[in-house]
Amino acid sequence: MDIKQNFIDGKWVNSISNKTRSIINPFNQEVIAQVAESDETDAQHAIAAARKAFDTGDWPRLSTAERSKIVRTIAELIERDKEELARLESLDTGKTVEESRWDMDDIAGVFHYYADIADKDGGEIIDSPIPNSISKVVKEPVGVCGQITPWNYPLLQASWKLAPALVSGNTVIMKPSEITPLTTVKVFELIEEAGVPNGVANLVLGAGDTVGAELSKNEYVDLISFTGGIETGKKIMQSASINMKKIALELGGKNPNIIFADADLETAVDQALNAVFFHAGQICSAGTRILVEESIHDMFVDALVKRVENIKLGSGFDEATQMGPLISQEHLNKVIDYVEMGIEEGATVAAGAKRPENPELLKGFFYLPTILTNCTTNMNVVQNEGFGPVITVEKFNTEEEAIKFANDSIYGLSGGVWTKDIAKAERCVANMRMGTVWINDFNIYFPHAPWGGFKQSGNGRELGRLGLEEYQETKHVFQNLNPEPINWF
Ligand SMILES: NC(=O)c1ccc[n+]([C@@H]2O[C@H](COP(=O)([O-])OP(=O)(O)OC[C@H]3O[C@@H](n4cnc5c(N)ncnc54)[C@H](O)[C@@H]3O)[C@@H](O)[C@H]2O)c1
Ligand SMILES: C[N+](C)(C)CC=O
Repeated sequence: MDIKQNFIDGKWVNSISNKTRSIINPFNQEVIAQVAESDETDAQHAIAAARKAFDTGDWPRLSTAERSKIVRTIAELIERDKEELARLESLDTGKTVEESRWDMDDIAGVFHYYADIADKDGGEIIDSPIPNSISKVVKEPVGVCGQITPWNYPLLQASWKLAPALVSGNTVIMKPSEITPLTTVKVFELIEEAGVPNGVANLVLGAGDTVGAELSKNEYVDLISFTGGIETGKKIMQSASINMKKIALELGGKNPNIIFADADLETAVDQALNAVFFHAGQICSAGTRILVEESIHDMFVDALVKRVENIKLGSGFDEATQMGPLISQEHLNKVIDYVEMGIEEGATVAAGAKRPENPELLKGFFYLPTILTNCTTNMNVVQNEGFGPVITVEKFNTEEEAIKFANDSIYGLSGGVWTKDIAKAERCVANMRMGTVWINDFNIYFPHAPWGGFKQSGNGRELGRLGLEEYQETKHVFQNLNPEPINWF
């Protein structure tokens, strides 16, 4: 089996230690690849290459239009290789190939979007209060960017970082999750094919506490962009303070989905399932916290349970499959413990709460779609992110109560409101402390709109114009057109 290597300074190389890691298919635990297992020294080599490319190379000095052309080529190459990338993503993550195909369309769309918008903002002329002067604001790249991604949407999260960073003239070191690096490796082949100069885009494969920690603390890195869990985010924030790196953190969520009695209930039930069970609930913005108006609670739960029992689990490569496995044994154990905790706290199992018995699924890390009722806001199972196919259901009686419960969380990533009363929906939205709120929908994201969290769900934004600005410094340039001595001293 070939070893998937690091890409440093335009060359594919083994880790210096020559160590490798096996990548496991979560559907059957088979080894699907061997990848380089790098450490701090490999990261330092990549940082040195990125530093040199930024400080002395052409990339930051090209016109934005020239960089946009190359970024657009990356988008086109992703479109060309969409099917290969989608199948690789499913092999690595266990998600259905159909979901992976949607991801690949989104990913190509992100590269297209940033290629399209990057040269549309050439800065700003300020109306200077000082006579005979010119005052202007220009945007420049930040410098060397460390980028760290999670295992659940490996290439999608990488694209949200790579496309804006590259188009605005930065150089990067990408560290994908050590569990699911395969599509990121493939996209670095496409980055090479597109003609990105040596040292501009570097890839280092390895663990978080070695490669990731080095990127976070190294003084030659100017910005760190991280997507992952809160506890890791806190460590990165601390390390980044060493040289006052800019930081962008996209962290977890326990996202409320508020269902009022006057909602279109057939659609609300259907979408509440989509909001959670895509990718087995391993989505930062999964609507795993259902808040339902008491008058429709029993009917709503019954409708959910009936649908949940029919969800077809299986291989992501089987067209009939609706939900794949969890990512790893370690993560499966966490989800099992999370549900046990909920039951011990007094939640009632309305569906699932165990592994499937189908012998064909026993080798995979499967867990049944689960619904826990009789939950209350103070329970750990409601407050903590489970990151699995598990819904907790709470009741509310008034609009005020719904908002109060929804906001009672350390998280603030996303939420949804279902009602036909648009004034009520807007009142809720205005009071919900989350980076994204959907009205009569859930889990919608696209390149044009910003994505990010309030509270402990993170800081900074990805996607949209704000996602580009994360990778730009702002410089004020003042020019005196009539310099004369002041004669103060
Ligand atoms: N807000 C978002 O947009 C978003 C999107 C996807 C996932 N997430 C969150 O990601 C989490 C799941 O992903 P995960 O389990 O891969 O998260 P994680 O925090 O364990 O790991 C994320 C990445 O950080 C690296 N890492 C681990 N320790 C590190 C350290 N000390 N220093 C630097 N890097 C380190 C890992 O190797 C991995 O590449 C969930 O909480 C989920 O909500 C958030
Ligand atoms: C940001 N998103 C929704 C694509 C993936 C979160 O895990």
